[in-house]
Order: sequence, then structure tokens, then C-alpha cells
Amino acid sequence: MSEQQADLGVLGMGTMGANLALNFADNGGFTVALGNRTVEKAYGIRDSNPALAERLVPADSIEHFISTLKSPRVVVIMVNAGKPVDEQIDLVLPHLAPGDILIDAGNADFNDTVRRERAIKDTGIHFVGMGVSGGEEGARHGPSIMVGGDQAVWQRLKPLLEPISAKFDASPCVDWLGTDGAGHFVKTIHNGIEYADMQMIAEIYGVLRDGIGLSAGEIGDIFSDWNTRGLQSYLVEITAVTLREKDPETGKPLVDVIVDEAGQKGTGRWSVIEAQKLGVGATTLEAAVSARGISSRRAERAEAEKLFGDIETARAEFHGDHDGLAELEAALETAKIIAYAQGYAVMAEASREFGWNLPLGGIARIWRAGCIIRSRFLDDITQAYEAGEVVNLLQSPHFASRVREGQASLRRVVAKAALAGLPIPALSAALAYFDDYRHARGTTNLTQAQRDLFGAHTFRRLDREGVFHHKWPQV
Ligand SMILES: NC(=O)C1=CN([C@@H]2O[C@H](COP(=O)(O)OP(=O)(O)OC[C@H]3O[C@@H](n4cnc5c(N)ncnc54)[C@H](OP(=O)(O)O)[C@@H]3O)[C@@H](O)[C@H]2O)C=CC1
Ligand SMILES: O=C(CO)[C@H](O)[C@H](O)COP(=O)(O)O
Repeated sequence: MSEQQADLGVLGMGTMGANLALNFADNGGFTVALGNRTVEKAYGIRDSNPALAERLVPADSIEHFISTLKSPRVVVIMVNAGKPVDEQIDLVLPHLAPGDILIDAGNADFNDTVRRERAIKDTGIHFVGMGVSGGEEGARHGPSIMVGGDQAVWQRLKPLLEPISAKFDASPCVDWLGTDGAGHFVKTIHNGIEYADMQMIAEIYGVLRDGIGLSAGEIGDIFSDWNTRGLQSYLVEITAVTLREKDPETGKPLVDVIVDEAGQKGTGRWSVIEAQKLGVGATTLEAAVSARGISSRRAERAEAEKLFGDIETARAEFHGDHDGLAELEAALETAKIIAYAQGYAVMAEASREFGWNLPLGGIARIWRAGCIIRSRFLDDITQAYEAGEVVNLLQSPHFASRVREGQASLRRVVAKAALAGLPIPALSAALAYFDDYRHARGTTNLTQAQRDLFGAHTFRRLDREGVFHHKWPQV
């Protein structure tokens, strides 16, 4: 191929980078330069996709990669978060010129994105932090794309990104969400919600498995049924698929031979760190992240079971009949609304704190297809924002009425699971948050009194304005 013919280049030919490059070539009709630390992989991608080979340009070196790009250049980095991204930036930056666009399309701590954008700004090269969701399939056929950075740069990127994005009712699931780290922040919260969604599904699976005694296949059928109603979502769909899958070696359900230790690459943790920094309670997301941490201490849990396994708990009062299942379904749906409300509250606060003016309704709109948390429910969130100002999703008329209807089920499921000793950290966190949130008169008046006693931290009074300190009795 003659030089400078590629419309853009993708650096990083892992799961996401390779599929995103194929998507650009296939659905966008773009010519794409392929770069990778392990060079052979870039050639392998071209060679294993003969139908697209004409539009795929593997590169031997960074110089070669750059030489194939049309100017002004667009380079998409898709490698693991952290140091590898900084290394790729250092590698490519000396070869770029003012006006070129450098995109980090991997998951990133938005603080890194802000730092990187600032460091590059004066060079005239544009740095864009861009969240991409949808996993392997999404990257290949249409992900949801959350773009940050300079709005003028978005106008240049739009024609490249719209054709490769997922579509919901023909509307592209890609948008510019705000300056600097906004795109990566929103992707991080997406993943925090993803963690919560997955954890709550796992907890209900636990109730069905250990509380009712159903087999993986039977539970798969239940999730498949739930996927036809309010819980319809990609995550519930894949729950049914994974539960029904058999292990080819043993013939057992595959989930029954998978070790119960969840991996995590950082996004869930970042989401709750940022929620805490912003002073927003995202307790269901926190419980989900913590549950992965606890899961990874498997040997320690085995010791704890020896110590506490004999504790008498109430007989699990869950039933696999219609009513019992309907209650679990309603509980999951209600807790899901609460978890999403928490994620949205974090984004609303971040928007204020960082001056992003995040389009919260627009975020729900681009999450309706392509991303891992895509669901019918996200269309409801879109409509809630379209209907008027939303202080908190739990106060929007649609969700307020759904939570009012479902809360009793969530309450009963949490209570029964607690009495039966079944672990439901995220579901119970959702219920606790709801009960905390709906009480106009809370209990932190006591906390304030204690703080004033031991540290003269002062308090405010209900009956008059001002800041007060009381002379408490000596203790
Ligand atoms: N997998 C998923 O479902 C999703 C992943 N993401 C994010 O996308 C990014 C890429 O993930 P994914 O494609 O799954 O990862 P993979 O592990 O499949 O691929 C990693 C890629 O990064 C390259 N790489 C790793 N370390 C370095 C380094 N130090 N220097 C240069 N290149 C390096 C690898 O090169 P080499 O081939 O030489 O090893 C490879 O191309 C991550 O930020 C991830 O969080 C986002 C959404 C979904
Ligand atoms: O971003 C993603 C999905 O949206 C990635 O699949 C990510 O790796 C998921 O997080 P983790 O690996 O921590 O479960």
C-alpha cells in the first residue's frame, strides 16, 4: 500500500483493539493501520480477515504505522489501562503533529485522562479519552462509545465513530459527553453499575441455588423467563446462557466447575473511589466491588466456614413456585433501579464538581444498545430524563412508582436471605440505601452530637439558624 492512505490507526491488537479495527474497516469502510507491540498479531488480524484485508494495513514499527496514516492523523490506543497507555503515548507522540488526534479508547482512570490531556495540550495535538463498551462482540459490530475531550475534536471524530457504533432505533450510541475526562468517567460509572448488576444477579442465583436448591439449568430457565419482562437486559440474557452451558469434559453445568473468585481490572474500584471522593453514597456499587474482593479470598473463606458454618440459621423460606419466583424477580428489579439511581447520582455530582454538564439523559440514550448494561430499562431512564428535571432517579415519577411497588418484595427477600444466612451484600445495600434515602429525619443528629462532644466540631439546630457548640458533660 502507498503511504498515507489509512484513515486512522489502531494501536493494540488485543481483544478490543483488533475488533474495533475490524469494525472501522467493515462498518465504517475506513482503511485502518494496525499496530501492536507483538507485531505478528497485526499481520495475523489482516490475514485472518481476507474480506477486509484491502482496508487493513499492519505495521512493523511505530514509524511504519505513522507513515501509513493520512494527515491530520487519528490514532486510537487500545491497550491495558495505566502504564501501557503512557508508554504508547510516549512512543507515538514524537511522530504526531499539531492537529492530529490521539485517542485512548481503553478503560482509564479519568484522573489519568485529565493528566494526559493537560500534558499534551500545548503541543497542539488533541488527546481524547473515550470509553468503549460492549466487549468483543460490541467492539466488532457496534459498541456504545462515550467521548470526552474537546468538543470541536468530537465534530471531527463523529463521522468516524457513528458508523461503527451500536444503533438503537437507528440512533447511534455514541456521543460527546463533556471535556477532558468526562468520557472515561462515564465509562467508569457504567462499569460500577455493571458490577452492581452482575453482583445482584449472582446473589439471586445464590438464593435460587442454595435457598431453593435448583440446578444451574433450572435457574437458567428462570433468568431466561425474566428476560422477557422488566429485567430484559444483556446481562440477564447471558446469565441464562452461562447457566445452561454444559462442561464438555464432565457434562456438568459449566458454572458448577468454575472457581468462585471474581477477577477485576479496576473500573469498579475506580467508580466507588470517585463516588466516595464526591461524597455520594453508591453503596450497592461498593458492595459489588467488595464482594469481588471477598470472593478472591477463597482459602480464607473456607477457614471461616469451618469456624462459623455450624451457626444455626432459619430454614430458607424461598419457594420455587410462581409467587416465590415473582418475588425474587421484583426484588432484583427494584434493587436494580436503586443501583442505577446511585450511579446516576455519582455522575450528576461529578458533572457539577468538574463543570462537565453531563447529558444524563443522553448517557442513558447511548447505553440503550451496544454496551454491557444495555437493557429495556435504559430506555425508561432515557424517558425519565426527557420528561423533565430529575433530582434523583428514585424521585422521578416512573421509577418512584416502580420502587414503591417493588420495595416490599426486596424487603422480604433481604429479610428471608438474612435469616437463612445467604449472602446478599448488594441487594441488602440497595434496600438499606433506599430506607436511608426516604427518611427526612435521619439519625446523624446523634453523630453530630458525638462529634461535637469529642472534637468540638459544632452542629446546626433544627429550630434556628447558626452553628453551635454545646458544653457536654465531662466523660
Ligand atoms: N475486554 C473487554 O471486554 C473490554 C476491555 N476494555 C478495555 O480495553 C483495553 C484493552 O483490553 P483488551 O483488548 O480486552 O485487552 P487484551 O489483553 O486482549 O489486549 C491487550 C493489548 O494491549 C497490549 N499491551 C499490553 N501491555 C502493553 C504494553 N506495556 N505496551 C504495549 N502494548 C501493551 C497488548 O499487546 P501484545 O499483543 O503485544 O501483548 C494487546 O494488544 C483495556 O483498557 C480494557 O480495560 C474496554 C471494554 C471492554
Ligand atoms: O469494560 C468492560 C466491560 O464494560 C470490560 O469487560 C472490563 O474488563 C470489565 O471489568 P472487569 O474486568 O473488572 O470485570
